[in-house]
Amino acid sequence: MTEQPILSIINLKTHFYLEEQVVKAVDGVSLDVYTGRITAVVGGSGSGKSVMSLSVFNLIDKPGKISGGEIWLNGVNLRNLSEKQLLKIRGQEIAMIFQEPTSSLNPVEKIKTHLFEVIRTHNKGISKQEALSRFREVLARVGLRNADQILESYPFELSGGMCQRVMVAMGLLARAKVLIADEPTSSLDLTTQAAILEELVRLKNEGMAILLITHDLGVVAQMADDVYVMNDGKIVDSGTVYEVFDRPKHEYTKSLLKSIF
Ligand SMILES: Nc1ncnc2c1ncn2[C@@H]1O[C@H](COP(=O)(O)OP(=O)(O)OP(=O)(O)O)[C@@H](O)[C@H]1O
Repeated sequence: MTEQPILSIINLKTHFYLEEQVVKAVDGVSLDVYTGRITAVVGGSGSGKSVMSLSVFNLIDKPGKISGGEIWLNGVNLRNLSEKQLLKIRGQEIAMIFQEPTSSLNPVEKIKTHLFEVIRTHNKGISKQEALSRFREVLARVGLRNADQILESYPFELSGGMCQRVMVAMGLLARAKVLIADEPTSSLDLTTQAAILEELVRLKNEGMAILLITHDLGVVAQMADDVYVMNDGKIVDSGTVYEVFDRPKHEYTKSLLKSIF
């Protein structure tokens, strides 16, 4: 590929310094994410996928620490930024959706407050009426048609799937270039899973770069362009989805593939 990746992780190390041992949850991971492509990171439970995605946002708490590596977004090494600068990038340039959608939203704020926060960081002078009409537009785009009712709801009043859609809508409002989706469908029923995955493909076709974290090879086969297989904190296989599925190099990938075919 001649194009430059929009997000590039180089030799990332995130370790947990426990009293009795050091857990090398992410141990020298490098990967590239391109605009208009879905890049999947697949691996079993405990392979380090979530710690890796949280590291991009510097959301690692003690006893964990990012102990090495670079995270380049659009030519800027996020590891050199202050917490304040990073906060601006989170949700603005990179949107995120997590496993537990309800817990990703602030439980004491209505959905409209979440959306106002996003739009005001981008568009300080926007009037309330203009903002509300943008909210209706993005909520409709993610399949939430009863916008007025949703805007007045608290996260706990919505289903998991609706909260995931709200998170995607927040990314759209922010005009994020990269979306990191960590097991975005694992807590959802099958119909909602399919709808969210469809939405991710639509966003990719509109030019977003998507990093999809999943343990589900079926989902990878269905929608990823590029795949990284993670095991024990390391990338053990990578390539386009065709390369990895047709010619798995590592025993771990072969065993993962055997488990679904
Ligand atoms: N706060 C923590 N303290 C100590 N070890 C941790 C902590 N958080 C994660 N780990 C360890 O880091 C490793 C990677 O965990 P991670 O949650 O990234 O796995 P995962 O691939 O996302 O798995 P899953 O799909 O089950 O979420 C695991 O061995 C886990 O025990």
